[in-house]
Amino acid sequence: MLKIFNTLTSTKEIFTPIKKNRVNLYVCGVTVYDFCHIGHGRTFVVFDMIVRYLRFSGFQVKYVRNITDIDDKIISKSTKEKKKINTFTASMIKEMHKDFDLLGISVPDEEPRVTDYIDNIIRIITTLIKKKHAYIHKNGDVIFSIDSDPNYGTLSRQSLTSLESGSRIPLNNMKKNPLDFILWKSSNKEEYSWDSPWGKGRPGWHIECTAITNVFFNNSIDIHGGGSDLLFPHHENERSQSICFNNKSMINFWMHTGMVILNNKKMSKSLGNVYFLRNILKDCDAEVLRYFFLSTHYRHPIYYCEKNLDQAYTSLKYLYTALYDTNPFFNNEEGLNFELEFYNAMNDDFNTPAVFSIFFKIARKINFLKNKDILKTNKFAFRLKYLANNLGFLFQDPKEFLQKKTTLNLLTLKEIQLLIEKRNIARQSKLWQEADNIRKKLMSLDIILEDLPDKTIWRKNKKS
Ligand SMILES: Nc1ncnc2c1ncn2[C@@H]1O[C@H](COP(=O)(O)OP(=O)(O)OP(=O)(O)O)[C@@H](O)[C@H]1O
Ligand SMILES: [Zn+2]
Repeated sequence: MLKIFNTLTSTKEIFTPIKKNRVNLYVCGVTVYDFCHIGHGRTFVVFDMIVRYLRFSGFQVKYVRNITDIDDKIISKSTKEKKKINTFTASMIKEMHKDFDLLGISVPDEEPRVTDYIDNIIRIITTLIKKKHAYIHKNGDVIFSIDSDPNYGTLSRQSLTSLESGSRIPLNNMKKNPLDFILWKSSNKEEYSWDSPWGKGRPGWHIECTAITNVFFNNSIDIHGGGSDLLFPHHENERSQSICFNNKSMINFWMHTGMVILNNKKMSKSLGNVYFLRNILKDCDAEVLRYFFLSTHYRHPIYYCEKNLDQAYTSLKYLYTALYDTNPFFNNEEGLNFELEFYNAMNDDFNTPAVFSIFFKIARKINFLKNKDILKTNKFAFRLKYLANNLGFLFQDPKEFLQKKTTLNLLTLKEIQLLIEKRNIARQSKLWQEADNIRKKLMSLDIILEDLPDKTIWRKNKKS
């Protein structure tokens, strides 16, 4: 039985979908004004893992992740780069797809761009005004009135009085309550404004998710996700708008991922403390980064540093080394207890760190059986691969994985092969000293040799 931590109730609840076997999942996507950083990688790898597991468990999942392609930062960046907004956002979206592909993040079923849903946004704002949940300022801005919603604040459990008194938003005559937020921002710029009953303008940030979830899910959502940075005000505001518009809330579970932290701060584009995915992936295997993300429970923050990435590499290396020289053999006999443990861990709010320790147990079993019972070894190898594949791991050829974490160039690879051949000849001729010297030379190059009954294999000693 799957249990998910629901931010709305602050408890792990049994997950029951609204419609049998179907899951409507919505996740707030990227504001596309720069390349994607590790923080995005973490959040979207987590939801990719969740989608994979839900599908693996037999649910039909409809996964929608929006793209914010209009906002102040997009406008200022595209102006700086002297590019039309559409051209600029299209190129950023292309780059985002490239980065996410590399990380093995599967494509969502729908990826709506906000600017394609302006009509829907206008319709919702019109209704909110009619229902007196929003008011129009004389400059053409439309503003949501949080006091019109008695439930406002219940998702993020904010004490509104303390927020109001601590709010740095200046109390001017524009907003009735300093926490009221913009639904429609008046603007005359031709390129990024649309006609509306309140004059030319563009949508505020929060209203986009209300509009898009109404279009794709008709306000019936099993899981709504995003990073924990979005809980307040974005998700609070979105939820309030949706309830006021639809008269009820049909968002059952709210899930929030922990932040990737760098120098004690959330990694974010606007703070500028980012490591772009593309730069990290130049030196680091994408599967290692994926492993790093999921080796901490998704609700906890993660601290990015090279050491933690090294740790992820060492762990994956252990799993691939176990699979090395095996022939995974389909079966329904060996390792079923581990499979059960896997389901228990995943059903416990997607506990991937516990899952990784189960993978380790299977790998240890494989290592123990190697050279003793080939068939059993291969059956356990199947179990490990089968379970790991379902979360997007262990798809690579073990030999390739173990050899490619190297900065060696092709010439050196040839040299290694040559030295191994020379050493084998020396061993066959019982020239032990010479064979040992070659092994030492390779060790100085960080190359570890392993003599199997019929061949010698090599791998890099540590991540380079
Ligand atoms: N450091 C982070 N760790 C985990 N998830 C993050 C991080 N930064 C952003 N996200 C998540 O990625 C998604 C897209 O975020 P967004 O495009 O707003 O990124 P951002 O870097 O925070 O940008 P900005 O600084 O302009 O707010 C959201 O679901 C958000 O919660
Ligand atoms: Zn959103």
